[in-house]
Amino acid sequence: MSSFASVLNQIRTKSPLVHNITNYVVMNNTANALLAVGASPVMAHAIEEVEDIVTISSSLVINMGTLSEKWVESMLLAAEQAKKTNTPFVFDPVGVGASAYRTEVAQMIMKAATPNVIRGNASEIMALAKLTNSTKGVDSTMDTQDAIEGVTLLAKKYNNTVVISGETDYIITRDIVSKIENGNPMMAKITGMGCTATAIVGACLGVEENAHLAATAAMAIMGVAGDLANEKSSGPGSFQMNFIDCLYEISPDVLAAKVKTNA
Ligand SMILES: Nc1ncnc2c1ncn2[C@@H]1O[C@H](COP(=O)(O)OP(=O)(O)OP(=O)(O)O)[C@@H](O)[C@H]1O
Ligand SMILES: Cc1ncsc1CCO
Ligand SMILES: [Mg+2]
Repeated sequence: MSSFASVLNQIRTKSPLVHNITNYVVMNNTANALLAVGASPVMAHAIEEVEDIVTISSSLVINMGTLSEKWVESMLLAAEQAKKTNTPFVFDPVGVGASAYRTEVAQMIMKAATPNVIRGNASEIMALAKLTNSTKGVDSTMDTQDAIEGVTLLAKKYNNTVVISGETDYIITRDIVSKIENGNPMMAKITGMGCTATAIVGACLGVEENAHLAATAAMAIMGVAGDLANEKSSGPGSFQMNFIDCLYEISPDVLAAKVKTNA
């Protein structure tokens, strides 16, 4: 079995508990996507319980889409607990660079615990790499290719894996640059596909210790499910529904056969 297929197979057999502290916009979609792919989602952000939930989870997802002071406290506590319990942690720096607050919070979170994986669009990842201030809102305004050089430095600085999503997804660890070329523009017409990608990275990290492989498998699952959903859909509404069905239906063999990658 190919390595991506094996990661998907393990999600289905182990059903990892994925702890999400995510935004109000995507909470429901993200939980449904995780269930569809075979993982077990839990959305928990109360300061009173985040440490307990991290402790029983296979992975932690922190997404800073809709920040507020209390949630930031919970995010920091959760990240610190993940470090203590060695729980793999993926960070989605939504809109970082768009406001001073987002930039400050992203830095605080990454200081509390180094994320095993950071996933964002090119503008966000570039903002994080402090190479640009071009992030506007939460959508990508920069060509992905421009970001790769700075991102290699970012991944080396944190000694982790950084994913730039877009038309081509780039998964970068040290000097390894893996690419996933599946997916389609419809995926950017639905809110939260990036957040879903990050949550699927969380599911993969819950069953696969190699963060580069986990992140690459996650982007492959997203891209192939996106291709299959696009064939059945006539617009963003039906795409959103079909995407969940395709995450549920995709088999490890179909994933291995349809993925377009250099990995
Ligand atoms: N033009 C495209 N072609 C192929 N795949 C795409 C395209 N645009 C986005 N995707 C896919 O959509 C998913 C989300 O990536 P995107 O870069 O749009 O995230 P994002 O900007 O963080 O989204 P959001 O903030 O709305 O959640 C990824 O799996 C990516 O591969
Ligand atoms: C639209 C939007 N605004 C804050 S979070 C979010 C979901 C996509 O990141
Ligand atoms: Mg995003």
